[in-house]
Amino acid sequence: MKLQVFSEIGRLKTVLLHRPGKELENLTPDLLEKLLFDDIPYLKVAQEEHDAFAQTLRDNGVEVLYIKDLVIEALDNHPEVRQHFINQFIEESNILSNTVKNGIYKYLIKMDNYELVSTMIEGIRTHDIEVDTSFSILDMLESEYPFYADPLPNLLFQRDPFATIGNGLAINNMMTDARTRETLFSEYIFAYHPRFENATIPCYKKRTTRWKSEGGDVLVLSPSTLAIGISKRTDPRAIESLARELFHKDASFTTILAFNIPKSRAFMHLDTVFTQVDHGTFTIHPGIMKELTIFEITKNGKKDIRVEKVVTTLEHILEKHLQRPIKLINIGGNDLITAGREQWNDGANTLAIAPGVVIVYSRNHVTNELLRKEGIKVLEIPSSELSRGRGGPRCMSMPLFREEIKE
Ligand SMILES: NC(=[NH2+])NCCC[C@H](N)C(=O)O
Repeated sequence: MKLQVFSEIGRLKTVLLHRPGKELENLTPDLLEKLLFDDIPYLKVAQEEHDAFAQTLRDNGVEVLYIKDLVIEALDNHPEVRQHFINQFIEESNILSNTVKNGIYKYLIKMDNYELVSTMIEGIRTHDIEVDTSFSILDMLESEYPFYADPLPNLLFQRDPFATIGNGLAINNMMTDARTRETLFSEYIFAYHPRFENATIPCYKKRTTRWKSEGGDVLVLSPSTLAIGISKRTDPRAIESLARELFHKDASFTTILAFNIPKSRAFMHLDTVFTQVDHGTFTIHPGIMKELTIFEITKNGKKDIRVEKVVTTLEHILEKHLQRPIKLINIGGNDLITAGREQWNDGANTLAIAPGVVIVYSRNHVTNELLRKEGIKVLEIPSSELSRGRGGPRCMSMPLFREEIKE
């Protein structure tokens, strides 16, 4: 299949998710900060909530794909890449001891593809493998930590490892050690899954590209314009390098608006404070407005880019590029305490599945009511456990195909 995402709101046809699994049960209090979670979700309920999310999507005509299934099918389709895949995973798991690396290789190579991919996601506990570590201090130290390979609990947030942009793809070099291995899965599905391998999908960024970036910062505003957050997770140089690639490989895109947002845990990506819900209508966290600065990156001649600091308001710059009146809906209304609370639980992180139709977390009742008052159709999903990982419906999903917007 080809990829097609030229907007944030065009009717969603195919989306990529990850149903949370046992990796969440490998979270412990000591590891929460490192693994980017704020609490340990109750897995059974998290799965029920996630299934409700997937069902809401299906009920609205969206095809739901799961990254785990796709990786398994890609390996089934190309058994010759399996060995390399396992070695890459081990190399990137920050294991210093060669004895341990060899032990893990022997352990993984025996598994079938389902077991293999599940184990990679769930993590490898030190006790899972018999490794004789009595030969060196390094080997012994390695087994003091509870995992040889950390679990990947953030795979739940499929928005971040890569971004679908137009008919192409930008795979990220992710900011934290906790997440860098996730993009191996993205790379392998596009290279080896029967759905994609012959689709010649243009790739604007590889997982090895030098500068760090994450997909939660990328919003496709129109067939010509992207908004990208300069955030805790995305370096401005990554945005400039993407601009150079994109402007010259995809004739449609000519502008990137780089939104410089505060660098904090609560606002880790642009989509935690700003998402599009309808033609010209956006949610925004009022708490970022004071500090927000925007840079306009445009195509300059055949090879280069031009960068300018924007001196007008957010509304004006969006109006200029979207060619329509803009409405910004403050999440939590005008009350900063409500806004702070609902932003923390991803009240601004809406997933539009068609113009004016969004999926949101039920817990953000003030913002959800405000959206309804603005005429938006609001589909609520339960969120007691899923929200503990600090990501909402947009963070948990990667659109692969949206219908073009006809006006
Ligand atoms: N697109 C997003 N806002 N993703 C949220 C990701 C949350 C995840 N726990 C992390 O810190 O990476």
